Amino acid sequence: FEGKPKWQTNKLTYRILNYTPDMSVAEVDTSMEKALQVWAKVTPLKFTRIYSGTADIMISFGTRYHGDAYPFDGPQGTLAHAFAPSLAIGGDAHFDDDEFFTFRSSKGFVLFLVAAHEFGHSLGLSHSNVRGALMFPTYTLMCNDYTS
Ligand SMILES: COc1ccc(S(=O)(=O)[C@H](CC(=O)O)C(F)F)cc1
Ligand SMILES: [Zn+2]
Ligand SMILES: [Zn+2]
Repeated sequence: FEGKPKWQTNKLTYRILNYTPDMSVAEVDTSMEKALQVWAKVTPLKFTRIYSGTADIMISFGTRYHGDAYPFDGPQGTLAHAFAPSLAIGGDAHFDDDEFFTFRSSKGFVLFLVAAHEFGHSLGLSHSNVRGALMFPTYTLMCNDYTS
């Protein structure tokens, strides 16, 4: 990813700080793992989950003001945001819990897809103008078959 901030190592850690009530803990864990595997398959990166301390990618669910300068906007609109690689908040991914996240049903937003997109940002990627691409800026126009 030329020119963009990049992680200095290939071994990244991630930590899931809290969970959305929309899905089971196992479904959230699986969604995040699969979303990270999408990137692990196309980069030399390895992701290791940790359960305490500060990870490179801190994953959390929140609504409205949730501790950073980018408050969420309630249902619809922004689904999540993530920060490009840098120290502290860099790499972190926040999910708007005013949205309904789902494991695989077409109702709500498939957490795996949103997470895979956000982790793309966490790795320093910006948007793609290729319709259907994972990094396409809107959820609806991104095709949903990234479970390959
Ligand atoms: C394909 O996955 C996503 C598309 C669009 C979004 S978003 O509508 O939350 C987007 C945030 C983003 O591009 O990560 C918007 F600017 F808020 C999140 C995930
Ligand atoms: Zn945030
Ligand atoms: Zn995006």
